[in-house]
Amino acid sequence: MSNDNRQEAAARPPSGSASLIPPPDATAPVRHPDAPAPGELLGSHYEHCFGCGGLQPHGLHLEARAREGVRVTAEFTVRPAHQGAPGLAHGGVLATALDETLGSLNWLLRVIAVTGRLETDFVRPVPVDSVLHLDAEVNAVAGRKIYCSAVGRIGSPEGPVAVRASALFIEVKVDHFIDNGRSEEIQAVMADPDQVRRTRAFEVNP
Ligand SMILES: CCCCCCCC(=O)SCCNC(=O)CCNC(=O)[C@H](O)C(C)(C)COP(=O)(O)OP(=O)(O)OC[C@H]1O[C@@H](n2cnc3c(N)ncnc32)[C@H](O)[C@@H]1OP(=O)(O)O
Repeated sequence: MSNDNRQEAAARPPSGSASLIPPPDATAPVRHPDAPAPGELLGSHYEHCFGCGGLQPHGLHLEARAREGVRVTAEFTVRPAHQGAPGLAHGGVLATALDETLGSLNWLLRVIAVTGRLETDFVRPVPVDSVLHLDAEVNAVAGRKIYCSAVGRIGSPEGPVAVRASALFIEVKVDHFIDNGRSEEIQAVMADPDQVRRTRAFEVNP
């Protein structure tokens, strides 16, 4: 793609499907009064999470920071383990970075939610060693449905747009994890004496 075409693609709004358009009765998202202050790091919700966990050697080690409103920013450094084509980030890994950043928004709402739908636009290739600067916000809420979007830029928060996503998260009860997760990991989390770590593993309001 030429530079001109890339700029045009970056300026285009994401081509979301109908199910990602909030219904007319959707409301603006409400930041929880106990949400971390703007500028504060959210920290990993679960040390084994592929997106943000410190115990995943090839994970993304994504660090998200609260911003004003229901918005977060995050940084992800593309490592050789994240390649698809030689020297370039794998598209699925980039989608994971978007998913993780979008998922961390729910911590500001203090709602437990999982990704129901994630649509991604890949606008330009992302080389290994690049830092992807992600910026995500909740756009609207309708019942259990949380509509959000994100953009990822290369090199700096003002850098060229590389990826964009629109997503629908669905609020769930903690039972979603307890009933469906492998019992080994669920039991290990439940046995953790650290109450904050135990609750954050499922992003439950401690
Ligand atoms: C702890 C935080 C971790 C963060 C990690 C990053 C985020 C993640 O990657 S989460 C992991 C990936 N996601 C998953 O595993 C989810 C798997 N899917 C499911 O468990 C279920 O399909 C689930 C919970 C999303 C929805 O099921 P259920 O609770 O029965 O709700 P359901 O009644 O089907 O749907 C509720 C509403 O959402 C809508 N909806 C559900 N899925 C979709 C979808 N894929 N697309 C569009 N709309 C959808 C339904 O149409 C329905 O709308 P309405 O209320 O208007 O009729």
